[in-house]
Amino acid sequence: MRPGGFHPAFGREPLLRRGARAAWTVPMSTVTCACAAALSNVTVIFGRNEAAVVALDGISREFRAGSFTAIMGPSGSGKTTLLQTIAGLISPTRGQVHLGERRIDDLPERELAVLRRDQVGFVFQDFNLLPPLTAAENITLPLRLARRAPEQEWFAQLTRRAGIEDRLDHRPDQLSGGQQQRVALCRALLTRPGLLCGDEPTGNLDRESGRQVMALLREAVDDFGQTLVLVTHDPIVAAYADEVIFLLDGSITHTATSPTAESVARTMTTLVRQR
Ligand SMILES: Nc1ncnc2c1ncn2[C@@H]1O[C@H](COP(=O)(O)OP(=O)(O)OP(=O)(O)O)[C@@H](O)[C@H]1O
Repeated sequence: MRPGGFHPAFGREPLLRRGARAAWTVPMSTVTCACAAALSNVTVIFGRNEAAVVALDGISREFRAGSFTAIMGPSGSGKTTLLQTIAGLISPTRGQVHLGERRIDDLPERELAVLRRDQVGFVFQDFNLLPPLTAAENITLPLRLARRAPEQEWFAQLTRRAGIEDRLDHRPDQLSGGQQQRVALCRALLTRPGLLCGDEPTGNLDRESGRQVMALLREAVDDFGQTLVLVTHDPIVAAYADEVIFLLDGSITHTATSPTAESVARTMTTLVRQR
């Protein structure tokens, strides 16, 4: 069992069928792998001339379908830039980005926006729920904006597993922080995204609420084959991942498979000392 185990409210029923999503084969310039996303020699530079900041410095990385990767590193090391580049929110200065089978670094913004809407889910620190809408309306909003009907069975399974099935008529200000984040997670998963991106999704939660959210995210990966890439500062959160990549000054300096909170904390201490 992964650290923290599963939230009792999620029950034992396998909501998210293992292997339900077929792995995508991403043709890279030199490698072929079953990837949900891939970066090839990606550099991101913000600003120009003496104000230029190299946020990512020639990163190559594949994010295998059905895997959970945590991104860690000191403040300013490029974590959010990396996540947003994979998600197609930032266009690299150099290099190639693939999302599923599509190369996206050279796509026009309009096409990219549609691809993001259809293939990428997001969970943020601040939940980003719309205050006037109920939980159910928030969860189905992206699909309704895309003029797609929510799958009722999938909706029911997700909200039951997230333990919010009796809160669907509540507005965000009538929900706890943990419940709001689980609503946001159902919203992200309802579209069955090829890639789910999390930017500090437990950053605003107490320890127990954070554990529940992480258990649900881990379950989505294990039972449904969801691909998850998550930025965190918290070694306990990173320990839920299959692999942790550590950034320093825009480069990947370490990776760790089967991480523990202790091993992640040790590597972070080493990185901070290297600065
Ligand atoms: N829009 C921008 N314009 C200019 N510089 C930027 C921009 N976004 C990020 N940067 C710079 O790029 C570098 C990487 O930033 P990024 O936000 O990716 O780091 P981070 O590791 O996520 O940091 P934190 O942990 O503090 O959130 C930093 O030096 C930051 O100041």
